[in-house]
Amino acid sequence: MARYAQVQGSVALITLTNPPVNALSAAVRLGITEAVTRALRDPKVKSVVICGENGVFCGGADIREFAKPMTGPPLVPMISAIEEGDKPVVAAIEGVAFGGGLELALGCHYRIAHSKARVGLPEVTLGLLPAAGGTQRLPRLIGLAPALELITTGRHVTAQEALKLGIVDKVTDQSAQDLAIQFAQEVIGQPLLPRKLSTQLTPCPPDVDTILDEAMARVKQRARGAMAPVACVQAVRAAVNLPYQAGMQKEQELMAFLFRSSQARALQYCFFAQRAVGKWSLSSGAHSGNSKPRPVTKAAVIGLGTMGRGITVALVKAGLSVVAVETNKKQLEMGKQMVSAMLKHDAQKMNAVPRLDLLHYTTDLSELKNTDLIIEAVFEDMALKKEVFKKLSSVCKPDAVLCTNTSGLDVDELASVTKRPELVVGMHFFAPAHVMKLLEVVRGSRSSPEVMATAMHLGKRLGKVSVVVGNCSGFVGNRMLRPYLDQANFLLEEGATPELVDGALEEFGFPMGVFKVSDLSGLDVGWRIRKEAGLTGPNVDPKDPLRRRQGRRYSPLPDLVCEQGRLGQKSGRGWYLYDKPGGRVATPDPDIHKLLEDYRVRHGIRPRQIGSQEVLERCLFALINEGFRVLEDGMAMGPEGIDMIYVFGYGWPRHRGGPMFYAAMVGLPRVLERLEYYQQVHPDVPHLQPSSLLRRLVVNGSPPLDKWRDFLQRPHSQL
Ligand SMILES: CCCCCCCCCCCCC[C@H](O)CC(=O)SCCNC(=O)CCNC(=O)[C@H](O)C(C)(C)COP(=O)(O)OP(=O)(O)OC[C@H]1O[C@@H](n2cnc3c(N)ncnc32)[C@H](O)[C@@H]1OP(=O)(O)O
Ligand SMILES: NC(=O)c1ccc[n+]([C@@H]2O[C@H](COP(=O)([O-])OP(=O)(O)OC[C@H]3O[C@@H](n4cnc5c(N)ncnc54)[C@H](O)[C@@H]3O)[C@@H](O)[C@H]2O)c1
Repeated sequence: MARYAQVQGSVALITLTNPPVNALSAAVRLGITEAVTRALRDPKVKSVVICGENGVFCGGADIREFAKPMTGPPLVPMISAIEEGDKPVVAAIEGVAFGGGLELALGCHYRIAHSKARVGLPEVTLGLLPAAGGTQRLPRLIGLAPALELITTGRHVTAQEALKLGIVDKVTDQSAQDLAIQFAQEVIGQPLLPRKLSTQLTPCPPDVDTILDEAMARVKQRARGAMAPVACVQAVRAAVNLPYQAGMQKEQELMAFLFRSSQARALQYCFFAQRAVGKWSLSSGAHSGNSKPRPVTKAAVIGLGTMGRGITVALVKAGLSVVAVETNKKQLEMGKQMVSAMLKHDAQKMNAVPRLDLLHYTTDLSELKNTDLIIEAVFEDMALKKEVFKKLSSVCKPDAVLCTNTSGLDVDELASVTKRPELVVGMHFFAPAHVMKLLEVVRGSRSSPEVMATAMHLGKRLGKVSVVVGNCSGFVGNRMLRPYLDQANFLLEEGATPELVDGALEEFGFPMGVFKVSDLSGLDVGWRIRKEAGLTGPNVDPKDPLRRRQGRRYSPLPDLVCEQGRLGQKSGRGWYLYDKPGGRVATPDPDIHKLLEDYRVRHGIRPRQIGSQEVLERCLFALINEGFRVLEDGMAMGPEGIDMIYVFGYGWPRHRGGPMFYAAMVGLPRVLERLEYYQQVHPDVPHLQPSSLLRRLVVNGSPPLDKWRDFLQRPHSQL
């Protein structure tokens, strides 16, 4: 796992050989330890170069090993042996030096990077800290403030920035390995002590305590309950206040605590789940490995509203040329101005030129003749969408892929009006579409493997985490959201306030509670949907009592709020009060409290004390229960897909792994028991009825997530 060679007479070249990212597995650590010992012992060797095979230095410790008992030589003494040796060691960094990979390089006496290389300490994103000396050596090398920033955020830096910060000594456009070998010969005989970071002091400005205290306050505020960033600050503080060995001791103690935590497990699960969802498969046997995407160079977007604009920006930023279509000149001009402004703003931030030249605007659908892929983003209205799809089917070239950004309408119904249902697929973006990382790729019953591959591949080009889902109402994300929203409304009826419910959810780690999010999105969106579904407004069945619809409990509270003209942030009033229309700071509103009190009196509801635990159990377990139903119905490939949808699309705290992972951590028997309890208390709420999959999993001893598929009663996937 590490190759040894002697080059240029006196240089030992040690190459890490563990594809694809040369992770520091037990075998690699053993290989490095043996190779370094050999080089230090061999009198013919005067200096050493460490590099990685296939243009990658090292992606860090082998994350898969964290779940297993530790074997092989530990990293810390391995790196110390390199630093303590009496021969200069040069790290030749190509590709990436991340985590333990950068820590290995920091143990070397010099670092040379290729201009395209990136370095960083992303351990915090895995719920850990750089525990092979990273928290002690990096501050000593580059100073307190920059080290704090890199370690607490996990941000990667380019070779150029690394050079500026002093992380690397040289950057080259040629082979980093060749330059390192030449450099290793040049430095023979030069004093090594100043290059041994463990012997140095951390350069500190006079206001060191303020910097550390501010960093701690900042990470606590941003972390939303995540522990690793806090531990990172504590470890870096030790690099300032303690001698190196004592600092290392502190680093190990903090790591031991994090290493065993459920947060680290959740974050490492997310790392692999994010990669797993890219490897999609369909029940037909088609999968990402055997389905070729169609080439897409020219795309079109129909409708330049909230979503269409963001989608257009995302496509242009990925280098595609885009035809943008609106109904009339006025709408078109408005859309154009917004898209141009968004692209300019973005380019300014990146110090780049906005690619406005890639755009063409029109109101004429016949101009789509040469586009490879079209994304429809018109109003959420089936009749209108069908009309658009019918036209697209006749004007676009026969092999053009037709996508819809519907939030939940039937993709098959849309496909049925075209002459190419196999080329129709859902691409469900999330607002703002150029920012949000999630894309649900909705498989219609006739969507071909090729079209799925095309949509998934396009998602990747746009930098999205794309998840294949089935064609059911609301798809996966919005379908699971309904029980969650219902429970939040029921809690208000029973005695809670919006701020109580939101407070519990924010304490759990959501960036915003459900009522704040609703205010942000606009309460009229849901109101319109409920009217169309006959849950409120003129289409309600007159036989239905006010708090019952279509055979189940219904809360008219959100409708009452809308009827008062309280549409959320845009009207300055919603579930909260804002300082002005469009204001963003939510304050609790006595009028809403009064509305809730009057409502309870009118309906004879005696309010009760509701605690955070009940809020979390009712909102989250109802959502999770629907997740089990999604799996049972074959609408998602597995729990990983559901979890990535919630982490990347709905603000589920990543350190809790997503709803299905969270359920497993809480314990499936506990989730089942609480659902059963709430179902007894609220028999008129069908979504509290525990799913049969959940029951089956519990009966079978609550197997781990990756075994859940084995317990599906109907193993036929809808995908
Ligand atoms: C009980 C008490 C014990 C107490 C103490 C225990 C102490 C333990 C001591 C440990 C010392 C700590 C050392 C160190 O500080 C810790 C670390 O280094 S953690 C790892 C840090 N590194 C990362 O986070 C990098 C992760 N990887 C990436 O960012 C990217 O993969 C990449 C390297 C930039 C490459 O990106 P891409 O080219 O896009 O490729 P993919 O991402 O698709 O990856 C390809 C393939 O490789 C797998 N993989 C990537 N990195 C790792 C890794 N570090 N370990 C294992 N596997 C890795 C990835 O999953 C893909 O495989 P697939 O999932 O598709 O099968
Ligand atoms: N807003 C969201 O958060 C969100 C999120 C995901 C998906 N969606 C879905 O995206 C779609 C668009 O939603 P939105 O919020 O952007 O709507 P929007 O009302 O902001 O914009 C719709 C745009 O479509 C244009 N349009 C209507 N008919 C057209 C036609 N025949 N040809 C060309 N343009 C036409 C309108 O002029 C308008 O500019 C809907 O299906 C919606 O459900 C919305």
